[in-house]
Amino acid sequence: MLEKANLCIDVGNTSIKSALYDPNERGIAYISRYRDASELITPIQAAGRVYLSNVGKEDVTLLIQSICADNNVQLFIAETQKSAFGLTNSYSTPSNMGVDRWLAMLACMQKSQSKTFLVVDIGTAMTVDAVQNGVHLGGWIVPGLSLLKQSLFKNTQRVFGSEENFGLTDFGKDTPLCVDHGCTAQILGTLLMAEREMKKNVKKFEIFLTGGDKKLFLNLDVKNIIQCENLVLEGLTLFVD
Ligand SMILES: Nc1ncnc2c1ncn2[C@@H]1O[C@H](COP(=O)(O)OP(=O)(O)OP(=O)(O)O)[C@@H](O)[C@H]1O
Ligand SMILES: CC(C)(CO)[C@@H](O)C(=O)NCCC(=O)O
Ligand SMILES: [K+]
Repeated sequence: MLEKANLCIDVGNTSIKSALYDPNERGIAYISRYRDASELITPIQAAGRVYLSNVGKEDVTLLIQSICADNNVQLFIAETQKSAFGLTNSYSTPSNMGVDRWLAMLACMQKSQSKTFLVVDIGTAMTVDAVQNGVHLGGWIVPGLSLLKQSLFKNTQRVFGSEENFGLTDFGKDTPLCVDHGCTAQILGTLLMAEREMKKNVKKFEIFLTGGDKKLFLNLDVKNIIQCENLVLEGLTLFVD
């Protein structure tokens, strides 16, 4: 009998990503991106089991629950835990931590030999989480690139620009370039500061980088950055049995 596929779904604040996962193959297959949860109906109908991470609207969970129920598809909804797979959370209320951060750390626990690393996820928000010997030291949450720019455009009279991003940090000579390059510098600067903060605790660590805007870091002169397509989806695969 042919096993039906495992569909992993990562619901963020801007978009939804999904991938099929076959435990007999290495890693996750091609990642699809959706704007609207209704686009999930067809892929869910074709799946045997669904594994969900949602930090976005609760409505999306409700919709996925009803699609799964209508089609007799089993659904697993991931939640942030106090500890799992050798990782210990630092939050006194673990459920307050976005499950995307937790899953990304769990994925890195599998990849890191020393279990000592930074994980940086750059999407709508940018998150940084520090782990030493499997213990979460804590993290940061800051606005992502698009939110940084929008907050400037919204709260000033004379600052303007576009959503377009060039991934550069040289000094700008007009308003849009001052905004774009400056906000890029703020994002890259967050990683540099995180590295500095981590070095107060540990000498050697990996930096795992994920999220839709990870290419911003392409030209950053930081060693041991490991780019990962989607650590949240990878973390979900740990729950596939
Ligand atoms: N194919 C794509 N379509 C849309 N945006 C993309 C694409 N590839 C990369 N991006 C970038 O990804 C960013 C969003 O990142 P991501 O998908 O990680 O965010 P998200 O859906 O809000 O997830 P999260 O809430 O987990 O951060 C956008 O700002 C955009 O620049
Ligand atoms: C910070 C985001 C938005 C990043 O996707 C998500 O992880 C989230 O909603 N977190 C809740 C707050 C927290 O993690 O402490
Ligand atoms: K994110």
